[in-house]
Amino acid sequence: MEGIILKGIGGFYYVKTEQGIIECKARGKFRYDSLKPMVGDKVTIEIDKSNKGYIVKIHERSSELIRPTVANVTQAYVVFAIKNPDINFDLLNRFLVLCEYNHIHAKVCLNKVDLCSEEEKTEIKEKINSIGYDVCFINAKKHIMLESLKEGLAGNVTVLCGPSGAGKSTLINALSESIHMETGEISEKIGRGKHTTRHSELIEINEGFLVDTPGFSTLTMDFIDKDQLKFAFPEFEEYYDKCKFRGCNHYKEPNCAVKKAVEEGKINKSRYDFYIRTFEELLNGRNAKW
Ligand SMILES: Nc1nc2c(ncn2[C@@H]2O[C@H](COP(=O)(O)OP(=O)(O)OP(=O)(O)O)[C@@H](O)[C@H]2O)c(=O)[nH]1
Ligand SMILES: [Zn+2]
Repeated sequence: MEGIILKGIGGFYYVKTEQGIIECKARGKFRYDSLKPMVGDKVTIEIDKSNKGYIVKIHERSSELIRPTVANVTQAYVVFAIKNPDINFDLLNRFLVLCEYNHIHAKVCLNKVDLCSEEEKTEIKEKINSIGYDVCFINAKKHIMLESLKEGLAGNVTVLCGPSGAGKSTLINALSESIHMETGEISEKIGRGKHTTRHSELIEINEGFLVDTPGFSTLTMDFIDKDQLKFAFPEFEEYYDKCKFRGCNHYKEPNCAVKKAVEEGKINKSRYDFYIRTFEELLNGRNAKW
């Protein structure tokens, strides 16, 4: 039987299958392959004669997040407050690059719309759309404007990420409360102490899964290979094969199609500047060789 791991506690994994949620142990052989089941894993399970479930196969992962440890995340809602704290575009770019690097599709969710004007909203939306990302506005605190977010959960495993104070916990609570209310359960999230260490879980909402803890708590990009960085900027993609040099990093190389596109205003200049700043940081880092 096939299923997806929703949570793991003390060596037991809770696998959602077509026959409901089944408590499973992992077969010992995974340890030899140094493979450990992760929340989000798609697995094959078997039920033995005494009705105990075992995970016998872990299917190949499309992505692996380390913090929180979740496999097969398909998209991230990158949550930023428009105000309080003010949106910081460098930080937003960092989150977007980390999502791309992890092969996770990102959508930008701008929270605290109650604190800003229509003009501010339009200006920020245009700026973010111009780099190729969808934007939605929400008010997590009042639980309003969450419809398009909820619709986007269908068919995905979604993680929320964003800086401190953006409203991620408020949003996770709002989203999970809405299902608890729909199902008549009492939300266990509300009473949860802030400092309790716990493992992440997938919450099933609207035919999709939401990771119940925010992702990417560290934003360091040191581990990114400088020659790979460019692939984390989707707006460069259509120019890849138009640069003179194969493997062009769009830096100091001559006849670079990306630099030309920046000059022509086809690529957002501040995004390109961010790319170059990050590229130079990686270039000057310990391991970088040019
Ligand atoms: N005005 C306004 N405030 C909000 C909204 N959503 C959340 N807040 C407030 O913003 C503050 C931060 O919200 P949190 O949900 O704790 O933010 P977080 O992203 O989880 O922050 P960390 O836990 O530090 O990572 C809280 O005081 C919330 O009440 C909103 O839509 N409008
Ligand atoms: Zn180039």
